[in-house]
Amino acid sequence: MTGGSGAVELQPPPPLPFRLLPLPPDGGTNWDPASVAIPLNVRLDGCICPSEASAEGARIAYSHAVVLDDFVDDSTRSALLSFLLHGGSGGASGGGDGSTPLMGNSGEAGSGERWQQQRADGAGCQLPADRWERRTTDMAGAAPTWGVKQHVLRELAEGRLPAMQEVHARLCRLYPECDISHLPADAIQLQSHSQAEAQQAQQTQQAQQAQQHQTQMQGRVAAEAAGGAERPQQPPDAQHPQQQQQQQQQADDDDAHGPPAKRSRLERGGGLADGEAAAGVDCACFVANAAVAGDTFRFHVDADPTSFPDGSPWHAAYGDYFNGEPGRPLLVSLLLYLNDEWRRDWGADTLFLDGQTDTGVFVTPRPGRAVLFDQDILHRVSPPSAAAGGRPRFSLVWKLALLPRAPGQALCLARPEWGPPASIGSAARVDAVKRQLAAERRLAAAQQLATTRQQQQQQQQQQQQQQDGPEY
Ligand SMILES: O=C(O)CCC(=O)C(=O)O
Ligand SMILES: [Fe+2]
Repeated sequence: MTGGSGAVELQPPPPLPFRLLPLPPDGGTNWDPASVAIPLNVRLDGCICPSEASAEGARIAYSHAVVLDDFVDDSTRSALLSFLLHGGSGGASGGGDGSTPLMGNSGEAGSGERWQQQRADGAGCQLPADRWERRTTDMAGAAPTWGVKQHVLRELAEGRLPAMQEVHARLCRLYPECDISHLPADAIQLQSHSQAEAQQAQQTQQAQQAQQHQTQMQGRVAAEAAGGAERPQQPPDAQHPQQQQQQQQQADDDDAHGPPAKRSRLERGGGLADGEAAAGVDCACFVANAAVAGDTFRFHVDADPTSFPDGSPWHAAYGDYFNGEPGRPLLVSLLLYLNDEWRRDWGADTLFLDGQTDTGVFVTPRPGRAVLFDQDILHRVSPPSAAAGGRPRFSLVWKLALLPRAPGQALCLARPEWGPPASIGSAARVDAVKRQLAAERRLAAAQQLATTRQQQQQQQQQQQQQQDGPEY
């Protein structure tokens, strides 16, 4: 159970090469987090899990999913889509509305009608071949679907796009109590001997950087307390040099030396049915999808810290822990729907599943809508319906780590100002057990009180009898 009073004070783990989200040059955004509408705020996957932060050695864990409407404005959304389709800054090139003349055997420009001309199996859907490939899968053996190429992902990760920086700034506004970094994918991989040696050699440097960072943080917290200062921008090249090199190498392998292995969305198949086993670790900190009618998608989790390899730097720093452990990075995904129009009957909802009860929730794409969810939650895209007429449903997913600033600091996607999240499936079941236990505790306490009072009364009576002396 979650220990309210007796939490154990933990030392911060050794630093990893976290790369904070690049922010706009002026450091901020005018966006007001209070302007966001929250049509869904739920928790699933309720369980009791081990916890070092709790005096009892265990806590109740949930996975959260939150929908934020109007999280991004239309120019940011269309700039992101335009970048995925055409490159550039995503701002001025236009046509980033999901109905640009990129597809179609007819080569006709025009309205969304041209999507109707595509075959419904996705294979006839032509996204720009220099940026998109049909090679993304939810797990080994699953049919490939559209995803952006490695060099596009790399550009995204560089964080120079103003639209990306705006999204980052909004996210930081939403969660001011923590730092937010890209998921350090390399740290989650098993390392070769030479990589491990190089990693070790850079530990000192990282420790120094972490120290600097902490000093900056303290300064910033003090400055914010004094006058609402913004976060300083993290320069894009603040990335770990080894990581840059590895990414470059990976890109070279991808772009110049033949096709890479299929890119999988799956990192761990926790709670999956038979035949839906995990398929290894996906190292991308972004995924961009274009789901088309006829695609198949499988339930997967984006990442789960209970399953990172024993020999990985992440495991060395944090060990096995359940996502949401106080004082540990909280792994979350940010999903943005990018189409300029998406009708309900076009399908392509995102589905979230409580694996213990086979119940869940769905989220219909809407322009400007974002979904934030804990990465260990089972979810999948559902394919667009035939009514979508071959239109691709675009989404961009950030794999993130929310970093606590203090030992034992608990982080949660569901903000207190949004009210308590609704519990679904096993989360509701755990809540019921919690209520039952609380009721039993209250009853036991009441009984104890009654017994104590009774004993006191008896004592008083005895004392009174002794004072009064024997009755003759
Ligand atoms: O686009 C969606 O609805 C979800 C995509 C997803 O799960 C992923 O890319 O990992
Ligand atoms: Fe996913």
